[in-house]
Parts: sequence; structure tokens; C-alpha cells
Amino acid sequence: MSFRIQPAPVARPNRCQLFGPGSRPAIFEKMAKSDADVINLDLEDSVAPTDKDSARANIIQAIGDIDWGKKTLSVRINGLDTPFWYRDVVDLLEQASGRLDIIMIPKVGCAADLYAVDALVTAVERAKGRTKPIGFEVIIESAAGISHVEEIAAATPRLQAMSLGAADFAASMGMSTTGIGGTQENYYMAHEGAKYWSDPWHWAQAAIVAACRTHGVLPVDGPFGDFSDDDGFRAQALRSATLGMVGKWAIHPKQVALANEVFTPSEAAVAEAREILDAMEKAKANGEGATVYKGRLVDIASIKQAEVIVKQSEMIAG
Ligand SMILES: CC(C)(COP(=O)(O)OP(=O)(O)OC[C@H]1O[C@@H](n2cnc3c(N)ncnc32)[C@H](O)[C@@H]1OP(=O)(O)O)[C@@H](O)C(=O)NCCC(=O)NCCSC(=O)C[C@H](O)C(=O)O
Ligand SMILES: [Mg+2]
Repeated sequence: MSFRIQPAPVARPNRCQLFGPGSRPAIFEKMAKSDADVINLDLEDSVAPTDKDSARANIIQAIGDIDWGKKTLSVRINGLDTPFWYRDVVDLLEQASGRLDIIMIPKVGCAADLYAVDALVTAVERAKGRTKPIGFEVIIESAAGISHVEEIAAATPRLQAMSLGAADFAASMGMSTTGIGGTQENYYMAHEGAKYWSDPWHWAQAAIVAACRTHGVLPVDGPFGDFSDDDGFRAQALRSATLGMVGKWAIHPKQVALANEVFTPSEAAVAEAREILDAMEKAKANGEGATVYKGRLVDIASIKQAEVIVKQSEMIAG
């Protein structure tokens, strides 16, 4: 272990991030009443260029008018390659109420992208006397983003979360698919006449988790486009959770319960984690660093593994 202690990410639930277009204010109340931990009001790719100004105005009004409860409230701004992003930042921070928690920056390609947004946000916050600093979340969804993922994770203390955006990522990488996440028909190994599907998103997810865990950022899985495929969503979410991600986006309300189910540690998992902690307490009392639990080795590393599950469960319970 390095002498540098791995920093803890912000302690808030992030099991599901529910998205909705800023140009569709009729669904904002429904989003607020959902069971998602995070709400992402979108100014980017779900909003047509002609609707950017009205969507921005809708969102600014809704941030102040709607009761968002205890949810983390985030607005996805436009990318730094567009003429819209600076107006998104300035109008949001000059006009939206203090209820806004986070802005999500899409298509981040390098640490300097975050430096630029941080500089603008900091200037407007000071000018307007905003006392609650706005947090950032980013989407890794380009070849440049994944190539520079570690420097992006380290770029600013404002950064709370990082998501994989499978659709733009696939396009930027030149991947041969129009699917958004999930199993890809042509990504398989053949053996003795049978096909064995593999996971083309795995390596990018693992790179994101490592960068995030190094720098105390929440790693999040992004969208799963086929909202009629519950099994596919669940399988993708289970793989993400197994890799260390803390949550997943929902692009339709029916995906919220699926994400919450996967990213909430089950009672059985929490009970087993507590039993492992108890077993290790007893081992320590006997001067041992390792013992046997249900026929398998547990040791000091097992304490840390079990604590991940117990802490996640306690944090969600509030
Ligand atoms: C996908 C949708 C366009 C579907 O909308 P709709 O046709 O209205 O769906 P339903 O008729 O099945 O809706 C059932 C009820 O649920 C309400 N509803 C719909 N969507 C939402 C929502 N997002 N939040 C809350 N409530 C919602 C409907 O009003 C119906 O209510 P009722 O009539 O009372 O029963 C739509 O879901 C949608 O717009 N989703 C979000 C799209 C979005 O934001 N996309 C951006 C994120 S994904 C992305 O950008 C890709 C990423 O960057 C990458 O690169 O990977
Ligand atoms: Mg995208």
C-alpha cells in the first residue's frame, strides 16, 4: 500500500441517476417524486439546439419551484465543443436557486476541460456570493476521455462522480454498434461450435473505477438504452456493481427500481459481511490475522471488503 491513503468519496447515495430532457418540464415533478437518488435535468443531447434557451429557462425555474426532497440535483450542461456551455454555466449560477447541487460536464477529454469550467464557476460563485460550492460530475464518453481518465479524476476537488457514457463512447471509439450499453451481438468468443459473449464495456468501466477510487470520486455506470429489456439492464448493473461502481443511470422511470435493487446491498450480503467482521474480531482476540468462515479463508483484507458492504448499507439507510 502506498503511504498515501485512498481518499473516501462524498458520502451520499448514488444508486440511480434519473435523466429527463430540460425541454420536457411536464415530467420534472414525476422525476422529483421518483425513488432516484440523483436527478439529472438535461441541457445536452436530449435537447434540440433550437430548444436550448427555453430548456435552460425551464430548468432554472424548476430548481427553485419544485420540492426535490433529499435528492442530489444535477444539471447536465452542454459540451465544451459547443457554443452553449458557457451560457449554461453563467445562467445556472447567476439565476438558479441554491438548491442546485451539481453540474454534469459531458464529453470531458482532459483535465484542462475541468480547469476551464472550474474557473468560470468559481468566478460566478464569487460575483454572486453563492455560499454553497457547486459540485461537478463528468461523463467519460470519448477516446480522449478514457485515455486521460486518471488526470480527469484528479482535476478538481469539485469532482464528485464520473460516469461512463456508452453511446458517445462507442461512437468516439468507432465501435461497430448502435446499442447503448449491454450485450453486443458480435462481441463473442467461439469455442467448439458455441458462442460465449464477452463484455466490451468492461475495460473502460474498470479504468474508470480505478481512476475514481484513486482520487475519491464516485464511479457510476451510464445509460442502458433498451428500456424494455429489464434482464439486460439488471445484468449490466450487476456487472458494474461487481466491478466497484456505485450506481447507474435511468433513462426511463421503470429503470429506477432496477438500479436501486442492484446497488442496495441485500440483507443477506450485509448479514454475511457483519459475520465476517465478527469472525475477524474473534481471530484478532486470539492473536490471529486469518481464520476460516463458512469453509473459506478470511483475513485482514476481508475486513476491508466486508466494511465496503456494511458502510454502503449504513450510508443508504442514512
Ligand atoms: C425515453 C423517453 C423519451 C420515453 O418517454 P415516454 O414516451 O413519455 O415514455 P412512457 O410513455 O413509457 O412514460 C411512462 C410515464 O413515465 C413518465 N416519464 C417518461 N420519462 C420520464 C422520465 N425521464 N422521468 C420521469 N418520468 C418520466 C411519462 O410522462 C409517463 O407518465 P404518465 O403519463 O403519468 O404515466 C423518456 O423517458 C425520456 O425522455 N428519457 C430521458 C432521455 C434523456 O434524458 N436522455 C439523456 C441521457 S442518455 C444520454 O445522453 C447518452 C449518454 O450521454 C451517452 O453518450 O451514453
Ligand atoms: Mg453522451
